[in-house]
Amino acid sequence: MPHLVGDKRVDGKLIDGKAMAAKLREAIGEQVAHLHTHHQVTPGLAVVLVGEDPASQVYVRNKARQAGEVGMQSFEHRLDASVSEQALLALIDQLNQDPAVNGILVQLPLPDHIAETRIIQAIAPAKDVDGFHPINVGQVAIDGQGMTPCTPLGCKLLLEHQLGDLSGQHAVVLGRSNIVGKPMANLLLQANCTVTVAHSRTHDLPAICRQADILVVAVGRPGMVKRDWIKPGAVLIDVGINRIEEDDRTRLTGDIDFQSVQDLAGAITPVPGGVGPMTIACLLLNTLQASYQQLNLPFPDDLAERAWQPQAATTP
Ligand SMILES: Nc1nc(=O)c2c([nH]1)NC[C@@H]1CN(c3ccc(C(=O)N[C@@H](CCC(=O)O)C(=O)O)cc3)C=[N+]21
Ligand SMILES: [Mg+2]
Repeated sequence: MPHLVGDKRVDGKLIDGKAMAAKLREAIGEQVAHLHTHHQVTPGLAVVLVGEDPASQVYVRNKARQAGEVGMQSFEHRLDASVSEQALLALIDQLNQDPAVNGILVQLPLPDHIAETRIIQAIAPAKDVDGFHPINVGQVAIDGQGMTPCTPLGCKLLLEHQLGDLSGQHAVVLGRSNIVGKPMANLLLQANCTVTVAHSRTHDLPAICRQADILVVAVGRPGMVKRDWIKPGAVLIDVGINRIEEDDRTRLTGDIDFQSVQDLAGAITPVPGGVGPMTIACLLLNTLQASYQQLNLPFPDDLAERAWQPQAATTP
């Protein structure tokens, strides 16, 4: 039953990332059609996969399929795990120069003999739809204007949809990776939150998390966040996607102990069906934005917001 604790609603509302991602892809698809009709351009996304990791193969396939569904062209490059760093750099150089390619994503992690930082730095910043290049990391930190990493961007959009203005909220980010934790903290700071970044060396994690109006968890530890870590009414974003082998099948579970906390939360993302689908939708959003910017066209920044308004999004 929904009730109030102080002025906070405590009703464990589910944040339906899957449905929101579908709406966002629909709005992206309209914008892709607009580019095609008025500028004779089809946005292109190149996805590079090195090696045979089964989970990575699933993600790469999903990315390519969803790019196709919104009318983008997708280019898949699968390389053997033994490929040399030099050969991978040569492919990236070719993609950088290819005018049909507006966005480039190199699936991480890469095999140990390849230096990830060197590969990321080789991607043209304007095509870096992951937002991992130092130029984009710096630009996001300075004014939020760089290409923004897909998972933190998806989390921010979910939070703003749930809460509206985030100003003054205490956001605790659990995890400090370059892919999620650090860029998430920067985005929340940009949105005028008070931000605490906590991690594996933090003293008394439960006490820190209990201060959070917004809690974003990205640590990769199934069920780590428990009921007594939660301030009643807090909005909980679970970035963890952990594969648990159970009764001969694989179950996906998050970093938050969903069952134990749900009724205490103001709202919470499920796993699966929360952050994951939004990550891929934001990859398509970044690819669209990269295409606009490469054409020197103004990008409609309120695309996501409009996608979730009751009436269908309209193409300008
Ligand atoms: N350069 C790079 N960029 C990435 O964005 C990137 C990467 N490397 N390496 C791997 C991680 C992982 N990742 C996910 C994307 C979508 C889901 C997703 O859609 N998850 C579904 C479930 C999918 C399933 O069934 O496995 C869900 O949560 O509902 C999950 C994980 C992007 N990654
Ligand atoms: Mg950590």
